[in-house]
Amino acid sequence: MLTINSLSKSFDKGRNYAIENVSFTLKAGQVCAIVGESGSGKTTLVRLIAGLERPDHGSIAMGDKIIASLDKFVQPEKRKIGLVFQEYALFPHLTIFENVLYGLSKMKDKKSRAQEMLDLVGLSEMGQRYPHQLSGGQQQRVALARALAPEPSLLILDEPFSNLDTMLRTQLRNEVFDIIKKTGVTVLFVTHDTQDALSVADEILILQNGKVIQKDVATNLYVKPNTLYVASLFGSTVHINKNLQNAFRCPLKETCCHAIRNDKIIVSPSSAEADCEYLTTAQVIKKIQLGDSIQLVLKLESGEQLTVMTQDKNIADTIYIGFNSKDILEFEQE
Ligand SMILES: Nc1ncnc2c1ncn2[C@@H]1O[C@H](COP(=O)(O)OP(=O)(O)OP(=O)(O)O)[C@@H](O)[C@H]1O
Repeated sequence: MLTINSLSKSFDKGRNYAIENVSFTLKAGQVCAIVGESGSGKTTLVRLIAGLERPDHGSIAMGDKIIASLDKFVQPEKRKIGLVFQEYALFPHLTIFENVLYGLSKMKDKKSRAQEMLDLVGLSEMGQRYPHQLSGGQQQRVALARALAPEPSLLILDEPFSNLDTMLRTQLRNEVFDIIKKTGVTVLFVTHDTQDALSVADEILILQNGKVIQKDVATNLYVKPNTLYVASLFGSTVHINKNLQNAFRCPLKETCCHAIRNDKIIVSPSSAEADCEYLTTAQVIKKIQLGDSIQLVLKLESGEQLTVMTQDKNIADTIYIGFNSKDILEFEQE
């Protein structure tokens, strides 16, 4: 449905690339989350797709039609793409109903379509109100109704829940995606929150420094992360650097980078009880009760500090920790 091919965009004549050689495809009806830290290029990528920026290289196609390339540029309003941003961007002087109606000029029965969209987002009774008379969550649902009204082929959501407090965020996110699933529209969902991405996306695309590091289903991102960065996005992870390899006496391939999930580190009161290939002693320097579990801050003989979790309430000051080779994650050197 969407095909991105070798897409690049620089804002400073090629010295730095906000998006660099990005390629991926998206199937119709899929929800793909775009995750990455601040400045990784998420917004630039979706602005290129929406037609709010022009690419320096590469192409974007929807179906078999090129919508952006070096010699082709389809105007944003002709792309059949709906947009919902962090700021709700409703017209303050128009009622909710008029806001949704806006952009439906060419549609027959546009009033009934606008009302249908307000029904869909659960705001049937609020059509005559103005944006300032609604809560943030309600305004974002209006923005969604407005984006969905012209029946877009692709819906782009760019950090739509960032302005809301945590409780409302989760509730609204679930409501919004329930609505989206009913429509079957294809979605690109920009978020810096991995929890958001894991909760609603079919696939997750990870951007780092403008490049796609991995695009995969959630389980693969956890089990087979491409890089240490991806591994640490989806679960607490310890980098097994040279010092840790020495401490655990586990020499690993020098050309690669290695890590272990914190939850794969085995904590044991004695060496006899620890069922693991690589083992060392550790001093407990801090115990923090976190609900049912205890977080231990440990210091190894080598001076390295590690944090692990345990359920064991009777932890001595010196313990054994270890892990098994099957649980080691290996990446190409970063
Ligand atoms: N209009 C612009 N002019 C100059 N530089 C820009 C422009 N837009 C983005 N950039 C730069 O491009 C890079 C990527 O920015 P972008 O906004 O796409 O990142 P992001 O991942 O969406 O970040 P955030 O999560 O903070 O919104 C950054 O270095 C940013 O400073």
